[in-house]
Amino acid sequence: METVLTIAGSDSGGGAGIQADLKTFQELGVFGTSAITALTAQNTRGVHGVLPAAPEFVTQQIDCVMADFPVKAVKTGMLFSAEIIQAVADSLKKHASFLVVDPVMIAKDRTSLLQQSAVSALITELLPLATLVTPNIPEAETLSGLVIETQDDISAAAKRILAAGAEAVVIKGGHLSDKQATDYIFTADTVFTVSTPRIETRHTHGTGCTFSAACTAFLAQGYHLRDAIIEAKKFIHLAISQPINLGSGHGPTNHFAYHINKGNCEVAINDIR
Ligand SMILES: Nc1ncnc2c1ncn2[C@@H]1O[C@H](COP(=O)(O)OP(=O)(O)OP(=O)(O)O)[C@@H](O)[C@H]1O
Ligand SMILES: Cc1ncc(CO)c(N)n1
Repeated sequence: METVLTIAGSDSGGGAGIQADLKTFQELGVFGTSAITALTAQNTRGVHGVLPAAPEFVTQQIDCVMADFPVKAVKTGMLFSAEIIQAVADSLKKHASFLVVDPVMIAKDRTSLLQQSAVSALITELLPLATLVTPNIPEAETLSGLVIETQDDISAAAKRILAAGAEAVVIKGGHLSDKQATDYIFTADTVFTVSTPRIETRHTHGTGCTFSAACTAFLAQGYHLRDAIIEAKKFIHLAISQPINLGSGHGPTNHFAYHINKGNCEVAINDIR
């Protein structure tokens, strides 16, 4: 069994963060380990408190896991501060594993999960180490410094993110209002999109965490990047389409759905380059 590591914040509500990552890893048959960057007091209605960990303690967690497990792939989520990002980058530089960076910035209730002063550290310290970066539209705007309104803007933003050193970027279309939920994937020499029908639902808490955790699990199991992204898209589509009816706010997705449906889900793929 392959080992993966998530470096992220804890969501007491269980739908996002470390909890979403570990549930996704378990469902996809990889052994999940974790380094917790911050505790959040959180439910489906919002984030009520944030308690960051000391950067040295984040380092200690990562180094302990790395010293004892052959970690194939690492995922980062909520990193909160420039100091924690620096600690994570310093530890990860010592290890050759796939790295999926989910550049978590704000929660659905708009609580900040990344300090404004940490954005440049994310770009200069972590993106150069990334196999894949998975921003939503507002995160892609912050990382690229561009306003995104058109498909050309998405391409221009992706170019800037790749120029920062990431091998590949998925700009997720969850925040757009098309009939399809379309994600745009860019590498140095390819561009393609993956789409599934957009579902009208309030159950979208932790969609980004779950999608990037699924990408991480598939990469660890030897899937090529393209196939890892397509399978992760199936995982998140099924998780959103068959929600567990819990919480009165943005409810959690269903991490069991992919397994129960044996990954049965149509993803439309459009090769652009
Ligand atoms: N209503 C929806 N129906 C179908 N797919 C969706 C829907 N909303 C999001 N998705 C898909 O879920 C994945 C995550 O995208 P999204 O843009 O929601 O991430 P996010 O904003 O980072 O999530 P979060 O910050 O809440 O964890 C993408 O593949 C996106 O296309
Ligand atoms: C801990 C944590 N990480 C990420 C997100 C974004 O979904 C969240 N709401 N909480």
